[in-house]
Amino acid sequence: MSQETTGMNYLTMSDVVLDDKRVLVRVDFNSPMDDNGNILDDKKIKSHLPTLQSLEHSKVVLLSHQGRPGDEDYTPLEAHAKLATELLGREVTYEDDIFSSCARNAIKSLDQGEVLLLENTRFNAEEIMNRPPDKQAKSQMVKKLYPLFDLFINDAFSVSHRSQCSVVGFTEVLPSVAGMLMDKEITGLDKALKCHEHPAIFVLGGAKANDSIKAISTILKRDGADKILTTGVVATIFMMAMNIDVSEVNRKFIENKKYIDQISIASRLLKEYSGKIIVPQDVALNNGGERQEVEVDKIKKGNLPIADIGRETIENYSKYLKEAKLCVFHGPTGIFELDKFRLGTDELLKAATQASYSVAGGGHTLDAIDQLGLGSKFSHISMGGGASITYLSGEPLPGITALKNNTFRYHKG
Ligand SMILES: Nc1ncnc2c1ncn2[C@@H]1O[C@H](COP(=O)(O)OP(=O)(O)O)[C@@H](O)[C@H]1O
Ligand SMILES: O=C(OP(=O)(O)O)[C@H](O)COP(=O)(O)O
Repeated sequence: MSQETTGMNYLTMSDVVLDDKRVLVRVDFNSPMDDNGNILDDKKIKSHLPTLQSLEHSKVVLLSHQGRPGDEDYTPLEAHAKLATELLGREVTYEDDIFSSCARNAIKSLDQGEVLLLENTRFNAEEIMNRPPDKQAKSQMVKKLYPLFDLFINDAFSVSHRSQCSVVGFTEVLPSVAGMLMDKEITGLDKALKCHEHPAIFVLGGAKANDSIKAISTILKRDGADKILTTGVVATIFMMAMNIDVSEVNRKFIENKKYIDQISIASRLLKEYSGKIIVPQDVALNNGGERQEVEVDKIKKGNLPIADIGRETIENYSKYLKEAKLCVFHGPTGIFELDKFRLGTDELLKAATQASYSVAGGGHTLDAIDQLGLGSKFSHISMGGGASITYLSGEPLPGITALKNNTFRYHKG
C-alpha cells in the first residue's frame, strides 16, 4: 500500500496478483504529433514501460486518449501501438475500436503475455463529459468492457485531473490499483507538496490556461506559493485582466481558445492576492518570423501575435528563481517550437533547476527540457502538466480519489 500523505491510501501493483489476470490499464500515450500523424516525442509512451514490463504474464488491454476533439493532434492510436511495440520489445496490437463486438472479441481472445491497445478513448462521446465516477460507471464504455477484466490499473497520472470514463469509471466496478508511473508521480510530487521552505515559486505558462488559472486560485487559497510568475497564454489572460491592450490578433486568439471567461477570474485573483501574481513587463511579438521585443503597453501598436516573454521579464523572473527553495515549472513561456521564440523557455528552465526542490511537468515542457539536456537537473519530472499543478495546488485528483475509494470497496481486509 502507498504511503501517500493525504490520509487514505491506494493500492499498488505489488499488492495484487497479476499473473494470468485479465488487466485493463489506463495509460496516457497522448503525445505531440506532426501533421502527418507521426509521434514527435516518445517520452509519454516510454514512461509506462515499467508498468507494462511488470505485466508480462498477464493479458493486457490498454486504454489511452490522444488530443481533444477538433484539435489537429486528435488522431487514432495506430502509430502509438507501433511505437509501443518498438519500445516494449513485444507486439502491442492495435484495435481500431473501443468496445464494439470486434474489440470485445479481440480482448477475449488474448493470451497470456499479449498486449492490445484499443482506439482513442475520446472517439467515444461519453469519455469527455467530466462526470462523477458513479455516472461514468454507467457509460457504454465501462458497461461493455468491465466484465472482460479482473483488474483495472490506472497508470495515467497525467490525465487523472479529469473525471472521464476511462479514468474514474472502471474503479467503480473492478478491483483497481495504481500503476508504477502513477505511484512514482505521487511520491515525487508529495515531496514538493510537503516542502514548506520559502520562497516557493510557480512558473505557469503554456496553452492550457484554464487548468493553470484554476490551479493558481487553489494554490493561493492554501498559501502554497510566494509568487506565481505568469508566462505563455496564461500571461496574455492576466495582461487582459489588467486592461493592457494586447491588440486584436491576441484578443482573437484568446477568444478562439474559449478563454474569455478566464479574464474576469484572473482579474479577481489579481485583486484578492495582490503582489503574488507577476505579469510580464515585456513580450516578444512574432513579426514575420522575427522576434520583436516590446514593453507590454506597446503591444497594441503592431497587431502582432505574442510569441514569448521579453528579455526584461526573463531577467526579472530569473531573479525570483535564483532565490527559490521550491520551483514548479509548467508550460513553455512561448512558442518554443520556433527557434526565435524559445529564449524565455530555455532561460527560465535553466534558472528553475537552481531551486532546492524543482518540479517540471507537461509534455511540451519536458520536450524543451530534453532539448536542453536538463532532465537530470530537476528533482522531479512529471509527465502531466495540468495534473501536476492541480496535485500541487492541494486539490484532490478524481483519478486518485477513485483509486482510494476502490481500496475500501474491494480490498477492505
Ligand atoms: N503566447 C503563446 N501563444 C500561443 N501558444 C503558446 C504561447 N505560449 C506557449 N504556447 C504554446 O503552448 C504549447 C504548450 O502548452 P501546454 O500543452 O499547456 O504545455 P505542456 O504540454 O507542457 O503541459 C506549446 O505548443 C506552445 O507553442
Ligand atoms: O497531456 C496532457 O496534459 P498536459 O498537457 O497538461 O500535460 C494529458 O494527456 C491530459 O490531456 P488533456 O489536457 O487534453 O485532458
